[in-house]
Amino acid sequence: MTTALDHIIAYKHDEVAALKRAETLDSLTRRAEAAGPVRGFAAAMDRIAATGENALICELKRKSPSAGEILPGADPVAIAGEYEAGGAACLSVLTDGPSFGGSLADFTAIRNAVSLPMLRKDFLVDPIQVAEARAYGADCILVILAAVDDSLARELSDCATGFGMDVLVETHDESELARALELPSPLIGINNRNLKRMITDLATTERLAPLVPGDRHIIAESGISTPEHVQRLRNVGARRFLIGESLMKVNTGRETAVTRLRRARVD
Ligand SMILES: O=C(O)c1ccccc1NCC(=O)[C@H](O)[C@H](O)COP(=O)(O)O
Repeated sequence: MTTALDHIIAYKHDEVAALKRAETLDSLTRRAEAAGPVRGFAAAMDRIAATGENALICELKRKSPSAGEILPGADPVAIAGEYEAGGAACLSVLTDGPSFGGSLADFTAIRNAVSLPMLRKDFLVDPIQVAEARAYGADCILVILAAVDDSLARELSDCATGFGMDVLVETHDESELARALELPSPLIGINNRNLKRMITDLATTERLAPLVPGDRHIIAESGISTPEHVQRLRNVGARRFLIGESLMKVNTGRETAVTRLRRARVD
């Protein structure tokens, strides 16, 4: 069975081939090294988590394979401003075009408008995409273990940390979690979205969270929309949350919605 992820990874290799025809790794590395200082993605979450509140990575995505069009005609810069005003720790900006409607142009426009640290959310299959991410000012990249083998995961991770970026390592099950713990990043994403069945289930984080050692940080990802969801995941130790679709779909009061999720707590 071909999943949405399989489809995305297939065209990412085509995108990388096109990028390599247009740019060399050396030239992108020079641009990456000349980009401004990183904004400190993990550190921004640590500061909020230390207060007892929830560190939110609020996501900008126009559409997705599971949801289709999320907010037609969305103004991602205005939404990013609302996320920042509501107290988000960081932003995640989809830069994949075909499946998520994103772009590096969106990324740049948002980066110029807000001061939050930013994750370039894309499907990375080659270090040249990491250099490209930093050249556009990214502070963090995503390494999706369902999409790469251990050797490529290590290469992407080393390349990112070499540029001073943080690395969010994304897992979906026990075997990916075991692989994630072989990498140095403290940021362990647990994605509640089952990419085969295209459903989200917070029980994924509940099942995997106890397996994450105390020196790593759980980032609960996908399917989170209410303070009750956040409270449920706090019960298994999560203090960092990646939230996209539900916040994109808020019609009025997005800033307040972010603040409510940031403050949700049971303990
Ligand atoms: O969202 C999808 O349909 C999707 C399909 C294939 C690969 C990845 C996909 N989503 C990426 C994400 O992990 C989410 O954008 C992120 O965790 C936020 O999730 P949500 O709050 O449910 O929008």
